[in-house]
Amino acid sequence: MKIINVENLWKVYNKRKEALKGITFHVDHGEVFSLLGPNGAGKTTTVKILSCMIKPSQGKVEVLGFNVPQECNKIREKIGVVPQEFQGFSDLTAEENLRYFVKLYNGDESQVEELMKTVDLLEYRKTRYRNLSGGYKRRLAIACSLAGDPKLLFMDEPTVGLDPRSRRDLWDLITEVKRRGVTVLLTTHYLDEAQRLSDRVGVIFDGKLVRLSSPRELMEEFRKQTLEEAYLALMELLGDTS
Ligand SMILES: Nc1ncnc2c1ncn2[C@@H]1O[C@H](COP(=O)(O)OP(=O)(O)OP(=O)(O)O)[C@@H](O)[C@H]1O
Repeated sequence: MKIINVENLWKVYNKRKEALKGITFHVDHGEVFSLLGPNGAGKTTTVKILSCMIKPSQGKVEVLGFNVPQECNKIREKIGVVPQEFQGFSDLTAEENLRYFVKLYNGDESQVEELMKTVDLLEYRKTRYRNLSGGYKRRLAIACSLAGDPKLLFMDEPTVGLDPRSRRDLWDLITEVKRRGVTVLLTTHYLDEAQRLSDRVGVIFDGKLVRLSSPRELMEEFRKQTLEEAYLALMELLGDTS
């Protein structure tokens, strides 16, 4: 089943800036799908449209079988978003922050405990948000995004600024989320992360989707051992020197 279906999507900001120039792709149920591409390529714009934060200029966009933007109310109930700039309430504890989100989605109290367990935060449940480490703040953001049992999770550069150990712990957590049947759409600049986690990747360059394949296929195309090397070879082919 297609969880996301995008056909010929355009986004023009302020009637001038063409951020997306007709992209087409879909994401299947249960996939981890990563959007890759250099700064300014159009990844965040795509995610913002799919998560109903901004409207498409042209093209067909369906999320969980509903139309964007006409049926965004239904979509918002069923998706979770982990923004890069997640801000918890600094004086509330980890648990209190999570309870706030669970209540927002009319979930029952048992979900608080269960989600704390899922993201391995039980030990820090009584710690105030402002005293949590970066890695644990990110875990809390993921727990909050899972309130309401979303079918689809958007994660914008989930491991930025984290130390190597915390990054790997978050990879395990993302794998666990996938195991529970949640479809995940990631944006990331970390190619090792994309290689490890993604079933498929879409590479956006200058508002166009230039590759859509599994990490393995992209590595084979450029005869490289890692996705990072394959990606860099692709950028070179496209004339990107940044
Ligand atoms: N609100 C806006 N108004 C005008 N132009 C915008 C707006 N938001 C984004 N853009 C432009 O659209 C293009 C795509 O931006 P977008 O943020 O989607 O890229 P990105 O691939 O997510 O980049 P990054 O990796 O740096 O986050 C860029 O040229 C950006 O400057």
